[in-house]
Amino acid sequence: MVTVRAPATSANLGSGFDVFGVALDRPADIVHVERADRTTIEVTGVGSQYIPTDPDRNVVGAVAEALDAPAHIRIDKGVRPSSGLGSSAASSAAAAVALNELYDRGLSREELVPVAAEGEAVVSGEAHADNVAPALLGGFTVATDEGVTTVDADIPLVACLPEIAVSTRDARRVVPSDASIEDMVHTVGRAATLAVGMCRRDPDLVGAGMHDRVVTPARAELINGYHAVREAALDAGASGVTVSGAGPSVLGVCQAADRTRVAGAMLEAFDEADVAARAYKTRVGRGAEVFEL
Ligand SMILES: Nc1ncnc2c1ncn2[C@@H]1O[C@H](COP(=O)(O)OP(=O)(O)OP(=O)(O)O)[C@@H](O)[C@H]1O
Ligand SMILES: N[C@@H](CCO)C(=O)O
Repeated sequence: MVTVRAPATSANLGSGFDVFGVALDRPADIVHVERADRTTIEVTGVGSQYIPTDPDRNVVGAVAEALDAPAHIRIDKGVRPSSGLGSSAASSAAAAVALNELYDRGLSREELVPVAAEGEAVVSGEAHADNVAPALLGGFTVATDEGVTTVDADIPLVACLPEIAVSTRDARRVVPSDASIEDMVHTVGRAATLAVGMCRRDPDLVGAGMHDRVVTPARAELINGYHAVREAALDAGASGVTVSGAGPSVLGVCQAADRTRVAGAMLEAFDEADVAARAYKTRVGRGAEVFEL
């Protein structure tokens, strides 16, 4: 048996739609795999009642198929599905690493990115790699058609998860199909600022680079309380706030000493909007880890 822990992730970071991602140091999924003649799946943990065990509908089924690695796969969910915290990617990445070990396929973490992205195609219709890349490699990742670039960033974060479900498939439908040249210039500037901030480990620069005028405003409408939560986090000291992944989680970046205050302000603002929520005080973390062979 092989057991792998793969972390939650936050994709987009505002200005880096479908490109930027970070691994969070918590929460995480744990996946156990054992060789079998055909793939079977068992799911326990947070939100497991909403996750199919049919290999054609669970992301890990697509990963097993892509690696030609049938197995009994047991998923212990720590990342709530439809959270915007890369729940499906955590399972896909953990399964990819575990099955690669179990069947001695010899693929590198970079080579496993397109394999794990096959899982994302099952749930959102597109094999975007911005969540699976950090879940596999850790740190801050830039996923493009040319491959993945990683930065071993160390940035404090608060991820606030409201009790609202937003599916990635639905959130992709509201993304505008075009953008003005002014919006493009704005986005490039912010994305470049964010990338420099990650390299310099500077939360202020990262926060300044998280702003986006195209995708985030459309998706904010799917999250009851988003605008108040954003304002509250900024007032409490966050340097940037945006929708995490496809939402509904809201991601804030701040100095480590401000995390508790920022988390409290976000929770209070969701509460005032009558939305129950929980906050993870976290930071950019490591990628998937094999912890039992
Ligand atoms: N192993 C799995 N883990 C989580 N969700 C799964 C899994 N397999 C299939 N799903 C389905 O995928 C959907 C959740 O994926 P979705 O991409 O919408 O959310 P997310 O991964 O939390 O979000 P995001 O990618 O925006 O961070 C749910 O419909 C769920 O049933
Ligand atoms: N980049 C993806 C991440 C969510 O899976 C999106 O925002 O739709």
